[in-house]
Amino acid sequence: MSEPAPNRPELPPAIARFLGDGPAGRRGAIFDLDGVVTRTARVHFAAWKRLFDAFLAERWDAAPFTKEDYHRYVDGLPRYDGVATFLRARGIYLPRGTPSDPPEAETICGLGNRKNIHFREALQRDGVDVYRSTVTLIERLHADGFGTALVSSSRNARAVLEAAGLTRLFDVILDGSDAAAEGLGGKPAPDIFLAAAARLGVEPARAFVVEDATSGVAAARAGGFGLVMGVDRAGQARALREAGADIVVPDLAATEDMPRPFPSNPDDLRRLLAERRPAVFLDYDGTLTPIVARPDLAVLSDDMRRAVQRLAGLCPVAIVSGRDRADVERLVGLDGLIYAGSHGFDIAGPDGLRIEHDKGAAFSAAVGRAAERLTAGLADIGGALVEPKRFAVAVHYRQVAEADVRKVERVVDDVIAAVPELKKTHGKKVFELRPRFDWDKGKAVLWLLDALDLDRPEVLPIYVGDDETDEDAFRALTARGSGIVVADHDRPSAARYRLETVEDVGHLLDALAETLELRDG
Ligand SMILES: O=P(O)(O)OC[C@H]1O[C@H](O[C@H]2O[C@H](CO)[C@@H](O)[C@H](O)[C@H]2O)[C@H](O)[C@@H](O)[C@@H]1O
Repeated sequence: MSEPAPNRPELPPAIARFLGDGPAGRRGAIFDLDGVVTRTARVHFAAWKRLFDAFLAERWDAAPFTKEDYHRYVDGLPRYDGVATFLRARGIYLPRGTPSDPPEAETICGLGNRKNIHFREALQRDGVDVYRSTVTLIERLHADGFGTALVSSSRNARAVLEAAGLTRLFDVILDGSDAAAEGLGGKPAPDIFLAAAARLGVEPARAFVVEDATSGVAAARAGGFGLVMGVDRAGQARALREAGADIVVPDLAATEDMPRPFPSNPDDLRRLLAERRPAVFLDYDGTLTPIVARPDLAVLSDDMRRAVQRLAGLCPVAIVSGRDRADVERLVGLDGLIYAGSHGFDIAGPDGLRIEHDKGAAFSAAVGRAAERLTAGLADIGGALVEPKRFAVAVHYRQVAEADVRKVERVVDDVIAAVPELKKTHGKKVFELRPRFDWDKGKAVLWLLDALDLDRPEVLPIYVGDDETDEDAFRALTARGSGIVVADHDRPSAARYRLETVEDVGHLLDALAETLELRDG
């Protein structure tokens, strides 16, 4: 019997896609150090703050150095450039001096050397923390034979790697001292990344770069690398994207990326649909209507109804909701659409399309029992709302006082314990008790693609949704379609794209319709 294969950590989707695309051959993986591999960003910040706060207070009586200053003026730059850039931003100009200046010297280099003493002291005192997820990823890439490089503007990079025991993981290491010795321009110039790719023996287009600083992202972009990945450790996803990151992730362990804005300008849409027809799947609450205080208040606007109707005349459109099918059908009020209610347990559409999951009925008694128990158990908790549905029960706590939400959840947990046929899931201020059975919006969408003969290369499935249950659909379509999450802030999701508001969804539907109308003449 052969040995079981060791558990290989999964690759973040963007990296898996990049490595999977294009011809086989040597690929390169280039990592920045501080903030990507090691948690030294905060050690650096502390050292900079100690330096600048003392300097500014002594001589200039200026406001202290902040995290924002760090990210804006210092992070990712070679040390002396960091000193100069920050001081210039405060209107302070010092002579450059030379790297051999003593730490007391009032020169750019003197201050930089003083910061380095603070940094080394902290390193010795506190040691180095690593980002386990990054190290696991590099270990896997290294073991799989990818060329791995570490690129850092810091002259301390080797000391940091040694302290963390990571030197062995990199085929190439290029740090601030190498850059100075070889006359390479500092980030945002691409020089140091290009030098690393050359040493790995790979074309920049066949290598990916992981960076957490905007200057580093800009450098990799300028170098023409095949994939530039920003790691957002400091709430600066937008800035990283603007600097040129193809994708921004919260962490390299994340199996989900931060979706990028949906490219809804006409040219982008034309390109997206150049050789394909869309099949559009739309969630209801939070996607077609804004989230409101109670489910009965979530009424579809006339504009949105018109947009859905127009699109449905041009391509297949399905509404996929957690609500009962009859409920969502009544709310949307349009013929000619496909309606999938109860998270896909109950589907109906034109031309006699019909599936009520055969396992669903077996759970109706359990759902009824749970609804009764919940209604009784929650009667005394102000604002709690039980919404019984055919294949699930929703317990809304949007109007429950913060202090009572735990009580609501306890009642839900007790009911789940008493009715084990059901499982608890979570949505926007709602607990749902759903059949303990492996069926969800993702499986329903795949079923629909098959049933409608849409599982074909010339069809582009587009799914738009906002909530936890929509993530199943995003995941189901990862390889063959476009997931679009509706969220007003950056958040990890299995969707590839993000739209900020329900209004944007309406614009998207109109833009899709317009593109199809123009194309089809
Ligand atoms: O899949 P969906 O169509 O998005 O349905 C998900 C749940 O939506 C509804 O609840 C949510 O919307 C309400 C109205 O805006 C809001 O008050 C509530 O807090 C949200 O959770 C619906 O009532 C549920 O049955 C659906 O499962």
